[in-house]
Amino acid sequence: MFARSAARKLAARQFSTSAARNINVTVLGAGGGIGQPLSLLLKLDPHVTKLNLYDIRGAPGVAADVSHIDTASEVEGFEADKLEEALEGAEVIVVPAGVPRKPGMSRDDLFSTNASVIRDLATAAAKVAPKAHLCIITNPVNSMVPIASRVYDRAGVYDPKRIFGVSTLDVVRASRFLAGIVGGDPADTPVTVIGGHSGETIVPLFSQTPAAKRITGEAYKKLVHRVQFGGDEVVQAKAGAGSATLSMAYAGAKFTNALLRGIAGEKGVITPSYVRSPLYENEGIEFFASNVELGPNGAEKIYPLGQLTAEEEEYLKACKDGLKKNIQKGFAFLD
Ligand SMILES: NC(=O)C1=CN([C@@H]2O[C@H](COP(=O)(O)OP(=O)(O)OC[C@H]3O[C@@H](n4cnc5c(N)ncnc54)[C@H](O)[C@@H]3O)[C@@H](O)[C@H]2O)C=CC1
Ligand SMILES: O=C([O-])CC(=O)C(=O)O
Repeated sequence: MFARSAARKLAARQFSTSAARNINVTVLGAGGGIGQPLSLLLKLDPHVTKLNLYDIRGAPGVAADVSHIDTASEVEGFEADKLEEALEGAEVIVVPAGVPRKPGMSRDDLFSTNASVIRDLATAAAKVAPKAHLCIITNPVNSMVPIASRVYDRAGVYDPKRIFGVSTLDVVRASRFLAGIVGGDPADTPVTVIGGHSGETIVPLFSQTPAAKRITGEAYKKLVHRVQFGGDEVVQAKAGAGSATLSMAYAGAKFTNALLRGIAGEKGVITPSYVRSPLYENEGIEFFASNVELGPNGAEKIYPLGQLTAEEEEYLKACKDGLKKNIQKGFAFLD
């Protein structure tokens, strides 16, 4: 039996529970491979008061199922034609709606389908819950965040601090893969991952994690490559049945928990996220992932990268070239 105490213990391991505050969260795409386990994990988050689950198919069933879990939050499912109702009162909106990759596809190959999904969902969110924090999981994240940002801008409600691309899976992978080499608990080897969320736009800064300093040469290159292309491992292993869902649900719940703690007033909640950023704005790169401090107003502080090695500078150069194109493509979609 998955008793309340067990749920609490699980929640305590996965989610910090300090400074609890009542917060309504809406998941858009809750019926999917990520959406279902993400909804489960959000049901375990003690910060969530009301969990609204929306999808163009299947959300009421997922909601009925998740609603039986014995944690305090209320859960409600919404049919395809009830998007605006699902968004009412939301303070945080998490979006895993859209198609995933199959083997042989890049994340950018998802653009034509997912761009209109994000445009339409962002349009509704900007109308109904303009002050909510919007967390975008949908790929290609590098282009979807610019699209949503421009939709909010055109609706006159854009607050750059409140729109996030969820790049947490890269952080989770970097830490897990590193611990796999050096041993120990991944929690003791956190890694800052910057840039964006696809291929060479993903740049793990292993030089800033003391345990990683002894990994050099080919081993270092292999480790960076594994973080940059970790998504491909899952796509290939699933052989046509989609991409990462369970690890992404975990990463999405982890990021959402960090945001909820920040909103609730906890100090010092810092994690990488892909946000509107001043760091490389003068090079035409308006969005960039680096460490951000989360607070009641969202991304309240954006940290610079700190010192990089010559190798990391090279990775950053390739990252910026790719990111710039992805951002321009996002904006061009709405022109
Ligand atoms: N940011 C990241 O690190 C990661 C992002 N992803 C991305 O997340 C997205 C979802 O992946 P999966 O859950 O595996 O796909 P999936 O196909 O299993 O689920 C997607 C869900 O979105 C729903 N949907 C489609 N259009 C919608 C709309 N207009 N409104 C509401 N719901 C809508 C579908 O009905 C489906 O239930 C993909 O784009 C994938 O590439 C996946 C893994 C990691
Ligand atoms: O690889 C994909 O398409 C899904 C994803 O973003 C990831 O697993 O990092």
